[in-house]
Amino acid sequence: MHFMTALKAAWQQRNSLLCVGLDPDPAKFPAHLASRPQAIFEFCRDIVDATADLACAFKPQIAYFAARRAEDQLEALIEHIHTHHPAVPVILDAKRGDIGSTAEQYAVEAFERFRADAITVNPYMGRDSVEPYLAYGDKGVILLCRTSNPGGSDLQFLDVGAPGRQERLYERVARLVAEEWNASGNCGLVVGATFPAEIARVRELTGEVPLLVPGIGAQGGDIAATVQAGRTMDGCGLMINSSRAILYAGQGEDFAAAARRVAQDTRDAINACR
Ligand SMILES: O=c1ccn([C@@H]2O[C@H](COP(=O)(O)O)[C@@H](O)[C@H]2O)c(=O)[nH]1
Repeated sequence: MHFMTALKAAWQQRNSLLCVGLDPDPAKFPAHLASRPQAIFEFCRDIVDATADLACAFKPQIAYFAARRAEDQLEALIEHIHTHHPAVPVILDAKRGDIGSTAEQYAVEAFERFRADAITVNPYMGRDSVEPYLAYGDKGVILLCRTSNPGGSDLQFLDVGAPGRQERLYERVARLVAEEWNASGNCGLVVGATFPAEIARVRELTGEVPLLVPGIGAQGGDIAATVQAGRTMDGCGLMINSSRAILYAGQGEDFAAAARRVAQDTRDAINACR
């Protein structure tokens, strides 16, 4: 199924704009999991099973798996999601960016090895570096636009407009994606919840393009401001990500139930503003 079809169905059927981020850090795991050889998989699986009915997407961040030589556990996790929660699309947060020939390999890794439904990509090497992902027309390609970190302004806020016509770099990315790169309707953009004014500007520039919005929860972004700035006319258009605030809500054997409570509160807080 096309990523956008799956995402729209998940928004509707689950009545949720919440993306549950999967950033497994063993140092923060409950004690009973610590010595288990598949702890990363088991931790994420329990979070996934506890929150799947509340989520419009799951977003595993590949660095947390690769850092611990746990790519096999990432493969198993995505397989688990597809088998047990097939209505929830998986966004592989890899932020890839390289020349076309290398990007082809990254695309195979994301879509064929890991079987992700979508991937995050860094657009700053230009169109040819993004084309290998776009060639998978049914997969989502979610491009960094205005990231949630403070240093995002160093480059993304530079004025790259013609003389007398200010255009920030993130605005150029949003416009390029909406007007030129999204021919198959499979593009999205990353815009941080920590910058609601820029979410509104990206929404203005891109019409209905879905926005992946990290930065609520641990990074302190404002949910109401995010939703008001980024929702589309039908009250959708957003995948609002929270990772640490959900994953580490509890430290005991009931960690998944604690994660569910925070996920539910977050989903409800988002819905209250739609
Ligand atoms: O601009 C960006 C792009 C990606 N991220 C990723 O989202 C999560 C956020 O985790 P929290 O624990 O909810 O802060 C993490 O995987 C980042 O790599 C981002 O934060 N900002």
